[in-house]
Amino acid sequence: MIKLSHVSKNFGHGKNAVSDLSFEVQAGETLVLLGTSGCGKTTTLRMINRLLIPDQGDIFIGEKNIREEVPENLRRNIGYVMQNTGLFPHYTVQENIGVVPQLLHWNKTHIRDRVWTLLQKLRLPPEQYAHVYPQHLSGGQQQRVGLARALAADPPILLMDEPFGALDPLTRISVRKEFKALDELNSKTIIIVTHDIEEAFELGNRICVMNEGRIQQLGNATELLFSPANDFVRNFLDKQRLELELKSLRLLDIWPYLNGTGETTGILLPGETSCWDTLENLTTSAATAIFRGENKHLDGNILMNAITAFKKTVSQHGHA
Ligand SMILES: Nc1ncnc2c1ncn2[C@@H]1O[C@H](COP(=O)(O)OP(=O)(O)OP(=O)(O)O)[C@@H](O)[C@H]1O
Repeated sequence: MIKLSHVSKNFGHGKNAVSDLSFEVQAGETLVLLGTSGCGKTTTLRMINRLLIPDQGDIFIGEKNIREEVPENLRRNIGYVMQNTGLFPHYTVQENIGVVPQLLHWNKTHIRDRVWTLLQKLRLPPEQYAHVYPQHLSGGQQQRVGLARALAADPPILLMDEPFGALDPLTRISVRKEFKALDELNSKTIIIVTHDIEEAFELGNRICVMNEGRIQQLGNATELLFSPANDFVRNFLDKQRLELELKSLRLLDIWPYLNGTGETTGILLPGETSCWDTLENLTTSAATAIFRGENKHLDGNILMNAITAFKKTVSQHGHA
């Protein structure tokens, strides 16, 4: 568990970079810090790693206040993925990934085994890539090596600063997909910094929207979309709103508003299916929603009407 309590940081030129930040990230949870450039995301991440010390407030990892922790011990439990990978150009891929295990005095065989395992998991065949230098890798491959390096000593906490920021949009989507499927991340506590809204919604269990060093809202996707705390959050999400809503709402969320008859036609879509995937299916086939033993026939109109009715109810009565 990571806990920030009333944390502020000022770099000595007027405004605070971060003001009165309080939040908790539960063990095994992925929290995304989302906001425009300069809103204090990186400063927050660097304070958790003690690369920066807050002027006010406290940060706890588990029960321990990190002010009382030796930075080297603290960082042993934290993997840090930097925006521009931060790979050492004069080290091979294997040497880059082995940096922390080396500091921890693992023996050579242990380091090599771990590096090779990670390269395999990240789809970089070790025979081909272990002895290559970073400049001979593509951006996506360098990013994977950066991730492997952060994961090398299997830290319980992972901090990631714009991990996919330097990648072109297509590579970004595919590296993100691989990242999500990585078994090494199961049960890790992760904080990801991004300015990419779609990325935040795809990766975060919860999202912390920041502006000018302050938290505007911290919540899950549906809370941010359907119960925005203020105009900033509403406006920030507006450009991608329809797509985000369709991706975050599941059939079971709008179940009471689906007016389809009980007949079963076409493919069966379970209640957990997102409205986005449902629409995609409906373009090629008839479909029936199934949830808790009940069937409802679906078409585009039934779906969109149900979403509209759901939104109307939430705007009148708040999010359940
Ligand atoms: N070492 C520093 N010295 C002085 N000012 C700094 C320093 N680091 C950050 N700042 C300032 O603090 C504010 C927050 O910066 P920060 O890098 O945390 O924002 P960010 O949300 O991560 O933005 P970006 O996505 O552009 O990195 C900015 O105004 C920035 O100029």
